[in-house]
Amino acid sequence: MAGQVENVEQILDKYIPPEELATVKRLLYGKELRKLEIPASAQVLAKEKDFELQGYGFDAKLESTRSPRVIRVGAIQNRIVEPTSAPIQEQREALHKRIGEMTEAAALCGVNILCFQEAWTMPFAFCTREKFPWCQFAESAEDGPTTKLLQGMAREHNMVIISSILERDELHGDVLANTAVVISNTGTVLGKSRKNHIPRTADFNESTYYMEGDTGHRVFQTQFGKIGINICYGRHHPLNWTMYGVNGAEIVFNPSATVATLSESFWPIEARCAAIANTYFTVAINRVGTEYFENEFTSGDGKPAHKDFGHFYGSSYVTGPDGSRTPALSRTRDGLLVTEMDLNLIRQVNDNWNFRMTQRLDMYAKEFTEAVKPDYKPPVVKEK
Ligand SMILES: NC(=O)NCCC(=O)O
Repeated sequence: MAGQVENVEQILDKYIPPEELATVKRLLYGKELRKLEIPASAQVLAKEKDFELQGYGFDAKLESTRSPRVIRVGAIQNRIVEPTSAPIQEQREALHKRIGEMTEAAALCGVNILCFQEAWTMPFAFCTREKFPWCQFAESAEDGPTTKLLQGMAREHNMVIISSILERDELHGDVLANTAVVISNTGTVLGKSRKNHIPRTADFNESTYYMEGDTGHRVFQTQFGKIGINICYGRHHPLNWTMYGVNGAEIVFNPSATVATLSESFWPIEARCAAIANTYFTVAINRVGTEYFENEFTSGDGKPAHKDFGHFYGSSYVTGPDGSRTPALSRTRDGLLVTEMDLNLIRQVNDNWNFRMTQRLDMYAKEFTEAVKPDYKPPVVKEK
């Protein structure tokens, strides 16, 4: 069964002969990353609260004219705590508690920017297409209970927090959106970024609940670097990644919720390719576990009615602008991945590869302007 494989790296470690392992890993994952020393207090907490804790470092060369810009980023993946039949408040509060514990560990590890998985305050109930009770999980991005809770944590730990929630925008027609709220380390809400691309595939019936986002490709200038948030399905759209780079993002987070049968072979490729193509760091985070719902649902794909979404496979990982990546977190367990990164690596890779200089945005802009016109004729050259 797919859910029984913990992660690919463990299998490599087990079966590749030791004398070939380093080369195999270099070919698959790029330059070997430094293992981060995790404080004993964080390790104890992770063991006690039963979550995986891993840490890696991306180093850059020492420059003569700039100081190193070393920061720590945390990525948290988790399963839901209560069954989906529990009262909404109880489900949310249990998740608040769980994330509180894991955030504590992130703080002990000196994390400066922390990101959770997509719609972390709830089960990924959009498969059901039921409006009730799930819409009740929606809350204000500016002053909902989750944002208020995280503002306190952000201040306490001097940490920027990226919180992906189901938003209810009371000021604008009470509509729902799939939104990442960025909370500054001062505790203020820096802003929000909505999901640009909404899936219409498999059981991802999200378009029943909310529309494509209207916030474009905002980049948030934080004390620890410039960040963008490309929510889940947006990772399949290379231009979506590109625009965060064009706007100056140094780290792009990809909070996700996706299942093994649909996307697992894409997962290690997409965020990693984006880091290479756009010369920035990417942080891909996926939830874990299997979530069951009371009523059966179908999605018009010929599959018999069912009550679960399938296995959310975790496997969160981070990639550097040079294409080197961390091993993945577990496919089945809650986990916190801590990465130390010197942001100076971005310019160093950019100077070396010149992808920004050679990307020909002007040519694409002209061609896209033509391609979206109703009378556009693609320049296909045929033999006469
Ligand atoms: N949450 C979400 O957008 N999932 C869609 C499936 C995928 O992109 O793998």
